[in-house]
Amino acid sequence: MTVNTQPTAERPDPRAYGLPVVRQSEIPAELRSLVSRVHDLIDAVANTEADTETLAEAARTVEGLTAGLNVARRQIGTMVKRDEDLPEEAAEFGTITNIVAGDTNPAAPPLTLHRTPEGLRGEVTLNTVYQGPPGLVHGGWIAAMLDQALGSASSIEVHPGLTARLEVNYRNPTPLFTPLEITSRVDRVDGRKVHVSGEIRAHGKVTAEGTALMILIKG
Ligand SMILES: CCCCCCCCCC(=O)SCCNC(=O)CCNC(=O)[C@H](O)C(C)(C)COP(=O)(O)OP(=O)(O)OC[C@H]1O[C@@H](n2cnc3c(N)ncnc32)[C@H](O)[C@@H]1OP(=O)(O)O
Repeated sequence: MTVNTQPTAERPDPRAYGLPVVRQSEIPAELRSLVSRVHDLIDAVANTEADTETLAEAARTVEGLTAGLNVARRQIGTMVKRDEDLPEEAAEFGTITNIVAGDTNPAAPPLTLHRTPEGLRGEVTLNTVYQGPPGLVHGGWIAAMLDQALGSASSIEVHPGLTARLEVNYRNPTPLFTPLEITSRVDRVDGRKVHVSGEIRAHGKVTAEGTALMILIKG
Protein backbone atom coordinates (compact mmCIF):
# COMPACT_ATOMS: atom_id res chain seq x y z
CA MET A 1 0.00 0.00 0.00
CA THR A 2 1.32 3.46 -0.82
CA VAL A 3 0.61 6.52 1.30
CA ASN A 4 -0.95 9.30 -0.73
CA THR A 5 -0.16 12.85 0.27
CA GLN A 6 -2.69 14.54 -1.98
CA PRO A 7 -6.48 14.23 -1.88
CA THR A 8 -7.35 10.87 -3.37
CA ALA A 9 -10.16 8.35 -3.65
CA GLU A 10 -7.92 5.46 -2.55
CA ARG A 11 -8.37 4.13 0.98
CA PRO A 12 -6.39 1.58 2.95
CA ASP A 13 -8.50 -1.53 3.54
CA PRO A 14 -8.47 -2.51 7.26
CA ARG A 15 -8.75 -6.18 6.22
CA ALA A 16 -5.18 -5.90 4.92
CA TYR A 17 -4.16 -5.25 8.56
CA GLY A 18 -6.12 -8.25 9.87
CA LEU A 19 -8.98 -6.11 11.19
CA PRO A 20 -12.54 -7.42 10.75
CA VAL A 21 -14.92 -5.14 8.84
CA VAL A 22 -18.68 -4.84 9.40
CA ARG A 23 -20.83 -3.00 6.87
CA GLN A 24 -22.85 -0.24 8.55
CA SER A 25 -26.04 -1.47 6.88
CA GLU A 26 -25.47 -4.96 8.32
CA ILE A 27 -25.51 -3.88 11.97
CA PRO A 28 -28.71 -5.57 13.22
CA ALA A 29 -31.63 -3.30 14.07
CA GLU A 30 -31.81 -5.18 17.39
CA LEU A 31 -28.23 -4.12 18.23
CA ARG A 32 -28.93 -0.50 17.27
CA SER A 33 -32.01 -0.61 19.49
CA LEU A 34 -29.95 -2.06 22.38
CA VAL A 35 -27.24 0.61 21.95
CA SER A 36 -29.87 3.34 22.04
CA ARG A 37 -31.52 1.92 25.17
CA VAL A 38 -28.20 1.54 26.99
CA HIS A 39 -27.31 5.11 25.96
CA ASP A 40 -30.48 6.20 27.77
CA LEU A 41 -29.63 3.83 30.65
CA ILE A 42 -26.24 5.53 31.18
CA ASP A 43 -28.05 8.87 31.49
CA ALA A 44 -30.64 7.37 33.84
CA VAL A 45 -27.96 5.81 36.08
CA ALA A 46 -25.95 9.04 36.14
CA ASN A 47 -28.98 10.99 37.34
CA THR A 48 -31.16 8.58 39.33
CA GLU A 49 -32.30 9.23 42.88
CA ALA A 50 -34.33 5.99 43.02
CA ASP A 51 -34.60 4.10 46.32
CA THR A 52 -31.94 1.54 47.30
CA GLU A 53 -34.18 -1.45 46.58
CA THR A 54 -34.72 -0.26 43.01
CA LEU A 55 -30.98 0.40 42.64
CA ALA A 56 -30.02 -3.06 43.93
CA GLU A 57 -32.50 -4.77 41.60
CA ALA A 58 -31.26 -2.73 38.64
CA ALA A 59 -27.65 -3.68 39.44
CA ARG A 60 -28.54 -7.39 39.50
CA THR A 61 -30.45 -7.11 36.23
CA VAL A 62 -27.65 -5.24 34.48
CA GLU A 63 -25.05 -7.71 35.81
CA GLY A 64 -27.04 -10.58 34.28
CA LEU A 65 -27.46 -8.76 30.96
CA THR A 66 -23.73 -7.99 30.83
CA ALA A 67 -22.83 -11.65 31.35
CA GLY A 68 -25.23 -12.67 28.57
CA LEU A 69 -23.77 -10.19 26.09
CA ASN A 70 -20.16 -11.06 26.95
CA VAL A 71 -20.71 -14.60 25.69
CA ALA A 72 -19.81 -13.36 22.20
CA ARG A 73 -17.48 -10.37 21.91
CA ARG A 74 -16.05 -8.59 18.85
CA GLN A 75 -12.34 -8.53 18.07
CA ILE A 76 -10.63 -5.34 19.27
CA GLY A 77 -10.14 -3.01 16.31
CA THR A 78 -13.26 -4.16 14.44
CA MET A 79 -14.03 -1.55 11.80
CA VAL A 80 -17.32 -0.37 10.35
CA LYS A 81 -17.60 0.44 6.65
CA ARG A 82 -19.76 3.48 6.14
CA ASP A 83 -22.49 3.20 3.53
CA GLU A 84 -22.49 6.57 1.84
CA ASP A 85 -22.98 5.34 -1.72
CA LEU A 86 -19.25 5.56 -2.35
CA PRO A 87 -17.44 3.24 -4.76
CA GLU A 88 -15.58 0.35 -3.08
CA GLU A 89 -12.13 1.99 -3.51
CA ALA A 90 -13.36 5.18 -1.80
CA ALA A 91 -15.04 3.42 1.14
CA GLU A 92 -14.77 5.07 4.55
CA PHE A 93 -13.96 3.09 7.67
CA GLY A 94 -14.13 3.84 11.39
CA THR A 95 -13.66 1.78 14.54
CA ILE A 96 -17.04 0.36 15.47
CA THR A 97 -16.68 1.21 19.20
CA ASN A 98 -15.12 4.68 18.66
CA ILE A 99 -16.01 6.66 21.80
CA VAL A 100 -17.16 9.72 19.81
CA ALA A 101 -18.68 8.19 16.69
CA GLY A 102 -18.87 4.41 17.12
CA ASP A 103 -22.09 2.79 15.90
CA THR A 104 -22.14 0.19 18.69
CA ASN A 105 -20.81 2.32 21.57
CA PRO A 106 -23.65 3.36 23.91
CA ALA A 107 -21.34 5.91 25.53
CA ALA A 108 -20.88 7.71 22.18
CA PRO A 109 -23.41 10.50 21.40
CA PRO A 110 -22.78 9.39 18.51
CA LEU A 111 -21.36 12.15 16.30
CA THR A 112 -21.97 11.53 12.58
CA LEU A 113 -20.02 13.67 10.11
CA HIS A 114 -20.96 14.20 6.48
CA ARG A 115 -19.02 15.67 3.57
CA THR A 116 -19.84 19.20 2.47
CA PRO A 117 -18.23 21.33 -0.24
CA GLU A 118 -16.22 22.99 2.57
CA GLY A 119 -15.13 19.86 4.46
CA LEU A 120 -17.08 17.90 7.05
CA ARG A 121 -20.15 18.83 9.10
CA GLY A 122 -22.10 17.15 11.87
CA GLU A 123 -24.68 17.94 14.52
CA VAL A 124 -24.94 16.52 18.00
CA THR A 125 -26.89 17.28 21.18
CA LEU A 126 -25.31 16.21 24.47
CA ASN A 127 -26.97 15.32 27.78
CA THR A 128 -25.56 15.34 31.33
CA VAL A 129 -23.44 12.23 30.64
CA TYR A 130 -21.04 14.69 28.95
CA GLN A 131 -21.28 17.35 31.66
CA GLY A 132 -18.28 19.20 33.05
CA PRO A 133 -19.25 22.50 34.70
CA PRO A 134 -22.96 22.72 35.62
CA GLY A 135 -25.04 22.66 32.43
CA LEU A 136 -21.96 22.72 30.19
CA VAL A 137 -20.03 20.19 28.10
CA HIS A 138 -16.81 18.86 29.66
CA GLY A 139 -13.72 20.48 28.10
CA GLY A 140 -12.09 17.10 27.51
CA TRP A 141 -15.14 15.97 25.61
CA ILE A 142 -15.03 19.14 23.49
CA ALA A 143 -11.43 18.23 22.63
CA ALA A 144 -12.48 14.65 21.85
CA MET A 145 -15.20 15.80 19.43
CA LEU A 146 -12.80 18.19 17.70
CA ASP A 147 -10.14 15.45 17.52
CA GLN A 148 -12.68 13.18 15.84
CA ALA A 149 -13.84 15.87 13.40
CA LEU A 150 -10.29 16.94 12.51
CA GLY A 151 -9.02 13.36 12.21
CA SER A 152 -11.98 12.46 10.02
CA ALA A 153 -11.29 15.44 7.74
CA SER A 154 -7.77 14.10 7.16
CA SER A 155 -9.00 10.54 6.79
CA ILE A 156 -11.79 11.33 4.34
CA GLU A 157 -10.18 14.09 2.30
CA VAL A 158 -6.57 12.86 2.25
CA HIS A 159 -5.73 9.62 4.04
CA PRO A 160 -6.11 8.18 7.58
CA GLY A 161 -3.62 9.43 10.16
CA LEU A 162 -2.94 9.80 13.86
CA THR A 163 -3.19 13.06 15.80
CA ALA A 164 0.31 14.30 16.60
CA ARG A 165 -0.77 17.65 18.02
CA LEU A 166 -4.17 19.11 18.96
CA GLU A 167 -4.82 22.66 20.15
CA VAL A 168 -8.22 23.76 21.43
CA ASN A 169 -9.36 27.32 22.08
CA TYR A 170 -12.41 27.43 24.36
CA ARG A 171 -14.08 30.66 23.21
CA ASN A 172 -17.46 30.37 24.92
CA PRO A 173 -19.24 27.84 27.16
CA THR A 174 -20.62 24.86 25.21
CA PRO A 175 -24.14 24.13 26.48
CA LEU A 176 -25.80 20.75 27.09
CA PHE A 177 -29.22 19.98 25.55
CA THR A 178 -28.47 22.32 22.62
CA PRO A 179 -27.82 21.30 19.00
CA LEU A 180 -24.08 21.70 18.39
CA GLU A 181 -22.75 22.17 14.86
CA ILE A 182 -19.29 20.71 14.28
CA THR A 183 -17.29 21.57 11.17
CA SER A 184 -13.79 20.63 10.03
CA ARG A 185 -11.53 20.78 7.01
CA VAL A 186 -8.05 20.15 5.67
CA ASP A 187 -6.02 23.37 5.48
CA ARG A 188 -2.69 22.10 4.15
CA VAL A 189 -0.89 18.89 3.22
CA ASP A 190 2.90 18.68 3.56
CA GLY A 191 4.11 15.17 2.83
CA ARG A 192 2.76 12.95 5.67
CA LYS A 193 1.77 16.04 7.68
CA VAL A 194 -1.86 17.16 7.34
CA HIS A 195 -2.89 20.44 8.95
CA VAL A 196 -6.58 20.50 9.86
CA SER A 197 -8.95 22.87 11.64
CA GLY A 198 -12.52 22.95 12.89
CA GLU A 199 -15.10 24.54 15.15
CA ILE A 200 -18.02 23.79 17.44
CA ARG A 201 -20.95 26.20 17.29
CA ALA A 202 -24.06 26.61 19.43
CA HIS A 203 -26.85 28.84 18.07
CA GLY A 204 -24.42 29.87 15.31
CA LYS A 205 -21.80 31.15 17.80
CA VAL A 206 -18.36 29.52 18.00
CA THR A 207 -17.81 27.91 21.41
CA ALA A 208 -14.54 26.12 20.59
CA GLU A 209 -11.97 26.07 17.81
CA GLY A 210 -9.41 23.36 17.15
CA THR A 211 -6.33 22.98 15.02
CA ALA A 212 -4.38 19.77 14.67
CA LEU A 213 -1.47 18.12 12.96
CA MET A 214 -2.28 14.66 11.66
CA ILE A 215 0.52 12.31 10.59
CA LEU A 216 -0.62 9.96 7.84
CA ILE A 217 -0.21 6.27 8.62
CA LYS A 218 2.61 4.61 6.73
CA GLY A 219 1.66 2.23 3.95
C1 LIG B 1 -10.06 5.35 10.59
C2 LIG B 1 -10.62 6.77 10.59
C3 LIG B 1 -10.49 7.47 11.89
C4 LIG B 1 -10.75 8.95 11.78
C5 LIG B 1 -10.96 9.66 13.08
C6 LIG B 1 -9.88 9.46 14.08
C7 LIG B 1 -9.94 10.55 15.09
C8 LIG B 1 -9.13 10.24 16.30
C9 LIG B 1 -7.66 10.51 16.10
C10 LIG B 1 -6.91 10.10 17.32
O1 LIG B 1 -7.35 10.29 18.40
S1 LIG B 1 -5.39 9.33 17.09
C11 LIG B 1 -4.92 8.90 18.77
C12 LIG B 1 -4.06 9.94 19.43
N1 LIG B 1 -2.77 10.05 18.77
C13 LIG B 1 -1.78 9.15 18.98
O2 LIG B 1 -1.92 8.19 19.72
C14 LIG B 1 -0.50 9.35 18.21
C15 LIG B 1 0.74 9.01 19.04
N2 LIG B 1 1.95 9.38 18.29
C16 LIG B 1 2.46 8.53 17.34
O3 LIG B 1 2.03 7.40 17.15
C17 LIG B 1 3.58 9.06 16.50
O4 LIG B 1 4.26 10.07 17.20
C18 LIG B 1 3.09 9.60 15.15
C19 LIG B 1 2.41 8.50 14.34
C20 LIG B 1 2.14 10.80 15.31
C21 LIG B 1 4.30 10.09 14.33
O5 LIG B 1 5.27 9.05 14.33
P1 LIG B 1 5.96 8.58 12.98
O6 LIG B 1 7.15 7.75 13.36
O7 LIG B 1 4.98 7.98 12.04
O8 LIG B 1 6.41 9.95 12.32
P2 LIG B 1 7.88 10.61 12.32
O9 LIG B 1 8.42 10.74 13.69
O10 LIG B 1 8.68 9.92 11.27
O11 LIG B 1 7.53 12.09 11.82
C22 LIG B 1 6.98 12.33 10.53
C23 LIG B 1 6.96 13.84 10.35
O12 LIG B 1 5.97 14.38 11.25
C24 LIG B 1 6.59 15.29 12.17
N3 LIG B 1 5.98 15.10 13.48
C25 LIG B 1 5.71 13.93 14.07
N4 LIG B 1 5.13 14.14 15.27
C26 LIG B 1 5.04 15.47 15.42
C27 LIG B 1 4.53 16.30 16.44
N5 LIG B 1 3.98 15.79 17.55
N6 LIG B 1 4.59 17.63 16.28
C28 LIG B 1 5.12 18.15 15.15
N7 LIG B 1 5.61 17.42 14.12
C29 LIG B 1 5.57 16.10 14.26
C30 LIG B 1 8.07 14.87 12.19
O13 LIG B 1 8.89 15.95 12.58
C31 LIG B 1 8.26 14.50 10.72
O14 LIG B 1 8.39 15.68 9.96
P3 LIG B 1 9.34 15.76 8.69
O15 LIG B 1 8.79 14.75 7.69
O16 LIG B 1 9.25 17.18 8.21
O17 LIG B 1 10.71 15.38 9.19
